Amino acid sequence: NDGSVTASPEDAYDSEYLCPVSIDGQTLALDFDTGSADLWVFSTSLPSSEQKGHTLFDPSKSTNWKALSGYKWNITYGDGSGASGTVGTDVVTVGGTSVSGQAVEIATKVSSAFVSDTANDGLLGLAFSSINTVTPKAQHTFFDTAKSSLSSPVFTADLKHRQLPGTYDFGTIDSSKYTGTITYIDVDTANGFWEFTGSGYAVGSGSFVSSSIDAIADTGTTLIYVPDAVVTAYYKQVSGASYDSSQGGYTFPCSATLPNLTLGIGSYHAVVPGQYINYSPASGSKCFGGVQSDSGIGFSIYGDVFLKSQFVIFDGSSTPRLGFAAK
Ligand SMILES: O=C(NC1CCCCC1)N[C@H]1[C@H](O)[C@@H](N2CCCCC2)[C@@H]2OC[C@H]1O2
Repeated sequence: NDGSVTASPEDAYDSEYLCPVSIDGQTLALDFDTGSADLWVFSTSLPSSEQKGHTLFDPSKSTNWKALSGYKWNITYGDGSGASGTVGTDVVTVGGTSVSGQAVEIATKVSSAFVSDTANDGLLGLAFSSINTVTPKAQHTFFDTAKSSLSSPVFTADLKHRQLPGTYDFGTIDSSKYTGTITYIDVDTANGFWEFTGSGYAVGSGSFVSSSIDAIADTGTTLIYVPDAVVTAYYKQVSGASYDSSQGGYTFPCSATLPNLTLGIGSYHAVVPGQYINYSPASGSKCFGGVQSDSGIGFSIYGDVFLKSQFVIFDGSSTPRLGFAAK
C-alpha cells in the first residue's frame, strides 16, 4: 500500500505545495503540513461566500462517508489563520496509498487567508496525532492510519525550488532521490512536532558556528525562522539588507547576491543555496528574505525554503527520527 504523490508549488515563490488527495473519489488539492495533525477540507457546508474558487468535498455524495455525531474540530495556525467544523470518516487515497476509516474534518468556517488562497482546498496534517484538535476524541493522521499497511513506517519529502513538482512518498525511501548518505537525528515528540536540535550554522564560506537550535521540520511553513544570532549574521553579509517593520521582516535589494546558509544536523551540514533565500518581491526594488527571526515563536522552524534543499525522511518507527540527505 506504498504510495507516491506529486507536490506542486502553489505559486512562483513556492509559498506552499499542494498534493491531489482523493476522498471516496472526490479529488482535492491539499497542503501537506508536517506542522499540524488535522486532515480538513473545504466543503459544501461552508457559507457560499467562503466556498468561492475552491474544490469542495460533499459528504452527501460519498457512499463510504460515516458522520461522527457530536465530534468537532477547531484549529489556529502560527500565522493566525484557522478553520473549524465537524467530523466523519471516509476512504482517503494519496498516490497508491489508500486507507479506510480515516477521519476527515469538514470545514464549516475558515479564516480569510484560506478563503483567498483559492488553490488550497484544505490541509493534510503529518505531525503527531497527539496534537489533533478533534473533540471529544483526537483522531489519527493519514500517516498514522496508513502506517501498518506500509512496507516501512516512513514518509519522505522531496520538495523542489521554483516551478517544479516534487513528491511525497509513503512507505519507501527512494534512493534515486538523494546523493551521499542519510544523516538521522532524534526527534522529541513531546510537543507533537517533528522537533529536533540543530547543531549550528554557517553563512556563505564563513566558519561553522556550533550552537544548539531547537527546531521543527515544517512543510506547512514557507520560510526559515531561526534565532536572531543567525539572522543577524546572515544579513550582515547581504549589502543593503535591513529589517523593514512595514514588511514584517528582513528585506534587501532584489539585485543582491545572497550567500548560502548552512544548517547543521548532527555532523551533517545542510546547505541552503543563497538563491532559495530570495523569497519574493516585497516593495519597489526590495525583496523579502527566506530567512527570518524566530522570536516570539518559541522554537525555530525549518520550513519549505530549507526542506526543498534536502531529501527528508520522516521516520515514524517506535523511535521517531528525521533523516536528511543532499540531492
Ligand atoms: O502558520 C504557519 N506557520 C507559521 C508561520 C509564521 C511563524 C510560525 C509558524 N503555517 C500555516 C500556513 O501559514 C497556513 N497558510 C494559510 C493561508 C494560506 C497560506 C498558508 C497553512 O495552514 C497551516 C500552515 O499552512
